[in-house]
Amino acid sequence: MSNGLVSNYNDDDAIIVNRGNANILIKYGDRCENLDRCCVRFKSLRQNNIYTLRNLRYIRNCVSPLLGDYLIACTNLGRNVRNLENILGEFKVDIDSKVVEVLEMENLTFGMDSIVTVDHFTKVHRQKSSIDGEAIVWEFKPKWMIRKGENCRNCVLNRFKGRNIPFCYNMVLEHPEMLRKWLAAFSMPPQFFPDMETYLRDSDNVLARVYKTQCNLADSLPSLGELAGENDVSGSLALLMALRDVTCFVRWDPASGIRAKIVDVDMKPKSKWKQWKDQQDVLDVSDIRVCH
Ligand SMILES: O=P(O)(O)O[C@@H]1[C@@H](OP(=O)(O)O)[C@H](OP(=O)(O)O)[C@H](O)[C@H](OP(=O)(O)O)[C@H]1OP(=O)(O)O
Ligand SMILES: Nc1ncnc2c1ncn2[C@@H]1O[C@H](COP(=O)(O)OP(=O)(O)OP(=O)(O)O)[C@@H](O)[C@H]1O
Repeated sequence: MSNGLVSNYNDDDAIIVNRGNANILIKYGDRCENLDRCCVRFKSLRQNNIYTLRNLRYIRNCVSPLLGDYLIACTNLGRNVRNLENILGEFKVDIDSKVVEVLEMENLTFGMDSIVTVDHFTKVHRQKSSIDGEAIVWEFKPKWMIRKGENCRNCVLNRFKGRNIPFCYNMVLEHPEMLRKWLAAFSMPPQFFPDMETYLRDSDNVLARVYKTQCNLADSLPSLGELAGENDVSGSLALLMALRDVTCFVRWDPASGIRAKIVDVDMKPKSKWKQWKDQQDVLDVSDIRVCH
């Protein structure tokens, strides 16, 4: 799928700037407008490459039609393995291919000069040095949409996982002014909040889009507690689970306004069905209730 090897970078240039459970984000030297997303999920580079290419097809065919321009654009490139072997070595990936298939994408925190972790789901990146006034990138994981009156899966799970987070993104979408309370301790620029409140009241803001897309899919699907095997995980259910685990980036910039993108829409393996079912069973028998 890549258009040939791209090898115009030096090995020393490649630097890891971020990582998740399965992927690393790499920049090259001082060029940080774009990042390479490289899969390190498997021990074999060849296997990681196969996964990356399958995942890209999945994102283009299944996810992109639902999220449109909100989905971050990515281009497949085949990097010469010599440029990345030190980094792959750190992740104990066996070098069994000459090429590393990566997804090149825009660096959504480009130009930011500091970062605050608000809690497990929320980070604030800041650019104090901007001549037009401070710019902000608000990064968050919306997690599961719940309907009004339902027990909030996000809040209940937070209690189970020992996270003391008094807010969730269902609350923020319903009452955008909650964001002020959530971020109260972080000395945000005063204009950030009224602008975000206006943005979040717009019916097609990024958070509304994620939740609306989840809602449309969830309508016709069984509960996770009813799963009895991989065959019960339909394509739509796997897609719904992917959308329940995405990350959003909202850039607020006095010079250019508000712009939002969604990342991490990876294909969820059907083999996770047992984990999903077990978690759902635990929630179903618990007497913790959090309704907004
Ligand atoms: O089930 P959840 O809600 O605990 O979600 C898992 C996430 O937990 P968190 O949102 O942090 O509470 C979890 O995030 P963390 O590793 O806890 O940061 C993963 O995103 C996991 O997906 P995967 O196994 O990496 O594909 C996520 O698993 P999936 O359920 O999305 O497959
Ligand atoms: N385009 C981007 N620009 C800036 N930062 C990014 C970008 N894409 C991802 N990140 C950051 O890198 C982190 C890890 O990336 P990503 O979520 O793609 O990895 P992952 O292995 O799929 O994560 P997870 O453990 O959630 O499955 C993200 O949580 C986010 O903070």
